[in-house]
Amino acid sequence: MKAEHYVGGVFRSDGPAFPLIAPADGSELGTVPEGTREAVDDAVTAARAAMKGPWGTASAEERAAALRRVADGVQARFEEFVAAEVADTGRSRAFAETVDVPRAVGNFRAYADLLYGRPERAYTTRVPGWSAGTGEALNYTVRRPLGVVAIISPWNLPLLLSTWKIAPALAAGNTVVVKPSEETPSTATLLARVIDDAGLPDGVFNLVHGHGAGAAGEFLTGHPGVDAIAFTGESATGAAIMRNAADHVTPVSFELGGKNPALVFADADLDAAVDGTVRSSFTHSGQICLCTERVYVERPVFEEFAARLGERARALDGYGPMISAEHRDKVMSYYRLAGEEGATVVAGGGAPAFGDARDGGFHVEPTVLTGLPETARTVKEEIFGPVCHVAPFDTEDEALELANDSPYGLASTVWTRDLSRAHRVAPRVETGIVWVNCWNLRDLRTPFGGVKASGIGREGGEYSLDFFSEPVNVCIQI
Ligand SMILES: NC(=O)c1ccc[n+]([C@@H]2O[C@H](COP(=O)([O-])OP(=O)(O)OC[C@H]3O[C@@H](n4cnc5c(N)ncnc54)[C@H](O)[C@@H]3O)[C@@H](O)[C@H]2O)c1
Ligand SMILES: N/C(=C\C=C\C=O)C(=O)O
Repeated sequence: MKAEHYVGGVFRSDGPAFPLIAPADGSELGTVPEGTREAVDDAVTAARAAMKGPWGTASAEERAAALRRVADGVQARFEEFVAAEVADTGRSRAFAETVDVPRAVGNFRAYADLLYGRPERAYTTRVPGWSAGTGEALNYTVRRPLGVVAIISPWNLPLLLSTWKIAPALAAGNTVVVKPSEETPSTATLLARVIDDAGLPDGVFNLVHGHGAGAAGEFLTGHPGVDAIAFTGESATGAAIMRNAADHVTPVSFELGGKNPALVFADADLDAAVDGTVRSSFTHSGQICLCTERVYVERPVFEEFAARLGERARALDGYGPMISAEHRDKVMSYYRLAGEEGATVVAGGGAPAFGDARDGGFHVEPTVLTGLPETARTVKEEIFGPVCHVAPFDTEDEALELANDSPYGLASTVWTRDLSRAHRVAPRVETGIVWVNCWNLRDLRTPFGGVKASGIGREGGEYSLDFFSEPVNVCIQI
């Protein structure tokens, strides 16, 4: 897979090339062009020009039809997208086939459907005495696209998360410059080919590869020609982007880090809670922002739950690697830190020795810890690997206090059979998303996003279309 930029409808590879490494076995997959400041400037210029072209005056139906052509194009190259995502991330084919690529198709289709026949919001007003003028007025609100949107996406769900922003940004009538993670450039390049074949006007979709700080990512977010930034990544990166964009007062939509809690009450279906927490802690080896890293269990079932979770973690096989040697080393440093902070290791805590090619990759063991104080760094800091810490609680209020004592607030799970408790507790968990007796069940129309250091704004359905457009009130004196 050859990663290429795509600027103004032209594929190009200018810029020093850097190697693309396979997380599964450490082999070199190919090279990636490092986007220069000039390439970024060319992309923003092409995107601005496209806003002045046919795309800038396209109807909602025409934009919806374009999104459907892209969805069909991804579907038609399904296997290529699966192979590219598996190669770049080291994840299982099953995950790419059932999550990554279907969600990319779904993202484009969801926003095409949302656009169709979308009513503009209108109000009629009897002008009250305190307004200038008299008589009646008709007020209606139209939505105008923001213009050129910078989209920066992470390596953990490369295609899913980039299209989660690309689709609504285009649906709302914007043009985009996308900078995917330097770790996972392949599906973004494939998407450019699909969009090129789908006949979107040149400059509507632009792709520039490269690193972030001091490189393509930073050139893009500090570019004066960018009208909005939609970013997904670490909270610290979000802060850096905010600083870089501050001089231009660029609006931002941020999906950032997390340290997601699970609350398991004694009345829960324990089989379901264990199964659900195995999924929420170890899916994609914990490299999903929604993954659980803190589990709080009501004391009567704490010992049983921790033992069963540890047993399941030990039994996991076929799990994927960390995205890079650097990230593997980061996760392993937290495994060591947990020991230094006094953790009891119920399962895992090290790196596996498979005795095959995987030993050249970046695997770590699925890990379950107990016994740490809430002040431990292992309990407070995002690790972003297959690891969770399990601790007991005695009352509902204590459970909420433990769950909410975090600088993050992205997602949480609550396991209980008590309907009243579910409705009482869920709204009090300080996260943007609360799943009850489930995890990562997604309706793309719902608000998705985090509070505190986990993000700014919400994406999903109308929430995305609202961020990617400006409401304009038109008031006509009758
Ligand atoms: N909330 C969510 O929906 C969500 C989803 C996925 C991942 N994440 C978070 O993302 C992180 C893992 O992803 P990551 O390691 O790729 O994150 P990261 O912040 O290191 O990088 C994300 C993207 O930002 C770019 N970037 C880095 N520094 C930049 C800068 N100074 N200016 C502009 N761009 C810059 C990178 O090149 C990459 O494309 C975790 O913290 C995870 O929680 C959050
Ligand atoms: N944004 C979404 C998932 C984010 C996962 C984070 O790693 C989604 O499901 O829409």
